[in-house]
Amino acid sequence: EAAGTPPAGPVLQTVDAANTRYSPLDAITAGNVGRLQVAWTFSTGILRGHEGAPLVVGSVMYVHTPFPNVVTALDLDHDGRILWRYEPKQDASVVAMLCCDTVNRGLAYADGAILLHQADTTLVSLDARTGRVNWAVKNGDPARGETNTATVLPVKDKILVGISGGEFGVRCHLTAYDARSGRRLWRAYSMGPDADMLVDPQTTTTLGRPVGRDSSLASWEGDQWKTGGGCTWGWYAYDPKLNLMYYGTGNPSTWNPAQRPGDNRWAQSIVARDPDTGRARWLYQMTPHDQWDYDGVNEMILTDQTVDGRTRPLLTHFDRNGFAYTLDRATGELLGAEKFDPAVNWATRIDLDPASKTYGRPVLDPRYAPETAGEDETTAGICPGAIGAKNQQPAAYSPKTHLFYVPTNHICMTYEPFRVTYALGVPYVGATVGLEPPPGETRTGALTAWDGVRGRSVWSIPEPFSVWSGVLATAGDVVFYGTLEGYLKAVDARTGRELYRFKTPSGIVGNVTTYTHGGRQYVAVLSGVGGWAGIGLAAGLTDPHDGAGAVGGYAALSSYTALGGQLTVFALPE
Ligand SMILES: O=C(O)c1cc(C(=O)O)c2c(n1)C(=O)C(=O)c1cc(C(=O)O)[nH]c1-2
Repeated sequence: EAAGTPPAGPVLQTVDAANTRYSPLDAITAGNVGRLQVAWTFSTGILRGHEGAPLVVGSVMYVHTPFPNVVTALDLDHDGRILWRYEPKQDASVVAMLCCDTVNRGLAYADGAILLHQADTTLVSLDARTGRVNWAVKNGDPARGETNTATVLPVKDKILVGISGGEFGVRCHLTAYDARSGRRLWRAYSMGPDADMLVDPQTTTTLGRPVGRDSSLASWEGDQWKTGGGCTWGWYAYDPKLNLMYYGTGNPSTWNPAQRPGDNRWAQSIVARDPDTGRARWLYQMTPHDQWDYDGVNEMILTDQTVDGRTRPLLTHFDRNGFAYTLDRATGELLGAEKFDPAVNWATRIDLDPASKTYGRPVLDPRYAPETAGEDETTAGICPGAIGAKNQQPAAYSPKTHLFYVPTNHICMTYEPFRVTYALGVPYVGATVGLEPPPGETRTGALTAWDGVRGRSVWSIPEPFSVWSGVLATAGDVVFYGTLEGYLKAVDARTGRELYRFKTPSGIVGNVTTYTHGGRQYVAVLSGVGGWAGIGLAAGLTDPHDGAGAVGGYAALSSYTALGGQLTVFALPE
């Protein structure tokens, strides 16, 4: 067993509960990162998409894998010797229920426990020292299409967890479990009656006004909300001062908009909740009546910045629909919404006039609304594609540069909605999608530095493929990210100039992380191509329309990389 002082608070995938993915470590700098070298490597023993990052707690590194979600504890004091390994017993039938590869976005640590949320929705608390199970609970039922890919958020004495299944008509929810016992404390659905949603008609607000009675029910036809989606598979944030936690909800089910008239609240929304009770403080729907599969689950980044001469508690969200939203996270007031990818065309703008009847809503371009053409008709040239102008891979924020570093997609689609019938545990998608670069272009990605207060891009690095890796910003003024071809790249936080690159054994869909051990700073990243963008390689698919269009959209990837499952750790020479 490796010793070490226990950390003061939880250790998270997003570095902090504000989701900044900013590390104060500064031994590796823009001046010396060019001399980075590979210090050591580790094979996870599993192929397919490796999302998330290893967690370092004291002198132990915890490495997770895609399904079957093996956890390995490595002793950094003894050259990475394996302290323990936890291998869950999961029914392999869950693999067919995962929409977008067998990914898992990693572990969390709190109060001596490692928290693993498995693909089959089993939430496990492991003793961090021994790997023994403290407790395990089931959050859902894979036979109903309920699965998990996300990490969890420990808040005080609770563990907050989400669920996937938007492609199976699951009515998704956020659930709080007691950190000590695993007992379920509260559950808040994304749609349905107020009581199920833990919404109060008077005190829960949207854009500064009470939501009113049954704000969700009124936005669905009949009982379609019962198979309504709104899954909660993204990253969660927590503000201890306001005692509010934040997350986004995914697409309404089915994708075919003709089958679900109405705004379909509160799918595609940002939600602020009191973690003690689960009660919703405010909600904001980005994409009412979704026609494009623009899940609203991307991370909420909490910063305090000066807007119009006043320091405000901000929430910044780079939505899949291509708009970067800035809200006051205390009140849910909408302060700005600007396109962060130049290709975005489904909406011309977001209505920011509080006096307007359509305040907060996107102004659609009917040419790129699949409903204009109707069922069984193809609409071409919609940007972004269903995969979004940014997907779940998290951005970073540096308080030194006041810039967000955003891993983006530059991609469009053809979309053909068709009628589907709901059946338990059977895909409920209802659209055929083709993904492709914007007209006349070949690249599908960029890393973009974004000034949130001014609502504009400062610089952008074009990438041949979507940047499907989480970004890390450090106090050394370095920004790290991975590419689908497999490069780990380091760039100057102020200029975007490339300072270092190294080609790892497989495409990177993991999130770059950094830690110190023995007084030395390390940078670590998982390789292993997969996720939605890499599903063709990961699952061996070849029909261009498979993987909801990703197989065709990313076909060229096979010329650059192959399946993998490896951790690469970098350091400066001693
Ligand atoms: O609605 C859902 O339940 C759901 C779940 C997931 C998931 O759990 O991975 C993804 C999506 N939707 C999705 O729309 C999507 O673009 C996506 C990308 C990925 C990935 O890991 O690359 N997962 C998911």
